[in-house]
Amino acid sequence: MIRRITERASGFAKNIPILKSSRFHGESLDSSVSPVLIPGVHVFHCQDAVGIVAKLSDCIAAKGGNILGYDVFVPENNNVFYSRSEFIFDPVKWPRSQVDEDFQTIAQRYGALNSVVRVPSIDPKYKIALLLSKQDHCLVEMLHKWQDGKLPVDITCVISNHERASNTHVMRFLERHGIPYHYVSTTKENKREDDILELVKDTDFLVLARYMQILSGNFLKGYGKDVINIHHGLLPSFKGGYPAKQAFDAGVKLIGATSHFVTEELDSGPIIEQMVESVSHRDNLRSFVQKSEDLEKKCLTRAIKSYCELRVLPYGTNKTVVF
Ligand SMILES: Nc1nc2c(c(=O)[nH]1)N[C@@H](CN(C=O)c1ccc(C(=O)N[C@@H](CCC(=O)O)C(=O)O)cc1)CN2
Repeated sequence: MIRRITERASGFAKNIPILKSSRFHGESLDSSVSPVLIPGVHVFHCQDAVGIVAKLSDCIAAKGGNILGYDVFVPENNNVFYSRSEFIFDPVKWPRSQVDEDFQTIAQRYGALNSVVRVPSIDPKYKIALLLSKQDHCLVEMLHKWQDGKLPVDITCVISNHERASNTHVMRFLERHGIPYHYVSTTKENKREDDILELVKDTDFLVLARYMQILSGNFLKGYGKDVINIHHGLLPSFKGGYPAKQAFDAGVKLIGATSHFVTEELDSGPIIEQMVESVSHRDNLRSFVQKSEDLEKKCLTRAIKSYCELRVLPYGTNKTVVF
């Protein structure tokens, strides 16, 4: 079950810069007159009905907001409605708390399963913790994207069941940015899940970046929010450990990486993002592994960005809608 994260979060709508001021044709260029318009995103998921789009767009227009993008999905033979809108609005005319209230009124009218608003320039960023084991190529990629401002998150800590020397690139980076590194040693008998839960209790979601410990159902229930994993294989093929070797031994011509929500069953949660690359008889296990690692880094950061931008919604029992 994918749990929706709370309204308080940020991310920013893809391709819409934070507008210093956006003027419509004919408006005065005097900044004391033109309102400062800021971007917002709203996602909605409810039982299908006639008039939902009209109600949602009226909600935005009635407060002077302007819709810049609108995605709708109504699957055939399945009486559900999904939408994601990107809009700009004047927070003086439409205060942030009122935005939530106005969309909540519509959500109540339609018994919505999801109705989440994000205003990236106002809302606090998502708080996330990153979990990894020995390999840190996914962590390094995420840290670099975060440093470049391409991952709209606050990294509260990094947790690993492997120790790292203080003079490594990763540890120096974390120290420079004030991100705590917690070494939580695990054994087959003791996965230290209570300690991890304590460390992550104030986060909005978790990212497993090559964390090689299977999380228990109790952990997932205890955490109660979304956990996103990256698997360096093209699920549902090659679940479990060493998927690149499994793929090599199987003689595949396509390898891939899969980012998915973590459920109690290993590598079986709803898929968020997949990336593939061709391989051939000229590849060996080493090139399979290298190509898989390159794919998984990109796949994970793309999945996290989509999630932060409210593009990922639960669909059915084990699928997602990704706008
Ligand atoms: N409940 C879940 N936990 C985890 C998932 C998941 O989908 N559901 N994904 C894994 C990541 N993973 C593949 O992507 C994976 C992790 C661990 C193993 C595995 O066989 N682990 C062994 C221990 C291996 C070791 O200690 O080096 C085990 O737990 O017995 C396979 C795949 C993260 N957790």
